[in-house]
Amino acid sequence: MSEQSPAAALDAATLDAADPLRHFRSRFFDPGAQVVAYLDGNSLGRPLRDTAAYLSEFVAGAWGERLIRAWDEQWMEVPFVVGDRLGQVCLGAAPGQTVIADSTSVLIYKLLRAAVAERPDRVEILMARSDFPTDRYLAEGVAAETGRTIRWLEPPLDSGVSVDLVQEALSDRTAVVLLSHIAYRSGYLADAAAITRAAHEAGAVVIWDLCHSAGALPIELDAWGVDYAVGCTYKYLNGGPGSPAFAYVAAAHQATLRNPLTGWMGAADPFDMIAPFAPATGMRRLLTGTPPVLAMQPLIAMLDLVAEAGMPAIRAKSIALTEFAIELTDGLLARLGVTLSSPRDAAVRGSHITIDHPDFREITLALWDHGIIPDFRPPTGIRLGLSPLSTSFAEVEVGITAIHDELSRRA
Ligand SMILES: Cc1ncc(COP(=O)(O)O)c(C=O)c1O
Ligand SMILES: Nc1c(O)cccc1C(=O)C[C@H](N)C(=O)O
Repeated sequence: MSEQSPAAALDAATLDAADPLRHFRSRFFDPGAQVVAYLDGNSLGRPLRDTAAYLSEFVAGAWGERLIRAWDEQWMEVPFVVGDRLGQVCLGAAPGQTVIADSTSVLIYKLLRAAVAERPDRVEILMARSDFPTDRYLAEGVAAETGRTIRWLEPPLDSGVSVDLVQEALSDRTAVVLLSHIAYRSGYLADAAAITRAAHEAGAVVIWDLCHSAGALPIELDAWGVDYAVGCTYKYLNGGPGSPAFAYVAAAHQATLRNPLTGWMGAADPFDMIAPFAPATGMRRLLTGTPPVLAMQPLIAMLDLVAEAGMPAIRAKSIALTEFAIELTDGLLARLGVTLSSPRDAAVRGSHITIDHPDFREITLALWDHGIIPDFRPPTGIRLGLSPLSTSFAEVEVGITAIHDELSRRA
């Protein structure tokens, strides 16, 4: 560190040495000197070291040798087999309720249309102004298509959607509540169980966006009574750029689920090809076109790693990493005008923090030039995404020290 600080009491080397998950870091691809500190695992997770071999086995084996026969032999089931595994390892979802498909954006559209259709007499979709843009844009589109309106919650920048905020806005007009479990900017962790309960008491259907929580902390969709959920697999699940998303539909909703994008892969018998469209039973009816089986392969290997580490240990490391980042921010950056825009209470915080300063747009570019990689989120935020299985405490220290040095140089 370039300067002594109160945070120096927590030494990165000591924390790394005591980290029970430290050996998992060697299971990830080593980018060499190109990357000094990777602090953006919540935008794009790192590849596993074995991913290249795994993909080449797939090319030589199932694809290369079995060719079209592999669809019948195994691929038709892959979205559901991998979905069930994800449900078991990360989501607290019993089998038969999770599928891997499409992108998060497309699945939000499908589930929002399906959920709105369940409440034909209700006119409002409840969501937060601070939600990720794709969620907002899609909800605005669905509202326009279906004659609904959006009721916007306005949580503070450094926080998120509390149970009270939701409860005040719920009414007999609310059709659907669509919220992020962890807010993409502040990292606020919503109380999904309590909000789901409150929404149900008001007669509304709930959809959770789990993009920033899947693989970062334990989730209990069945126990929380969630109706629908979606999320991506390229962040803490390290599925790779553009890896397909997942959707959860509670068993109770499946028989009546109406997929607005009816394609042949969601039909009862895709290879009938003559009968008019009739939806498949179960999660298959959420499919539209050919499942992206190739793009699911890295996720399969990562789920084994997550299962080996265990979600409780992953959450414990995540909390330790964000605590450390906040201590360093307080010790090194606060006096340079940096503010914390994330919760201080670990119980309501996910696996990233956002810090703000007017110079952060330019500083992020300078950091990237030096192999220190957080991301920038407007208007003035640097977001530090700390991926428990691949991020070290040393990386956090190097990153925050570099921000300190850049700010000091400019002061
Ligand atoms: C909360 C949230 N929802 C949705 C998305 C986007 O989903 P996709 O671009 O994979 O459709 C992201 C990140 O990109 C996100 O952070
Ligand atoms: N999906 C992304 C992409 O295709 C390019 C760059 C970043 C992303 C992200 O995932 C952004 C991320 N969801 C966020 O929370 O800001």
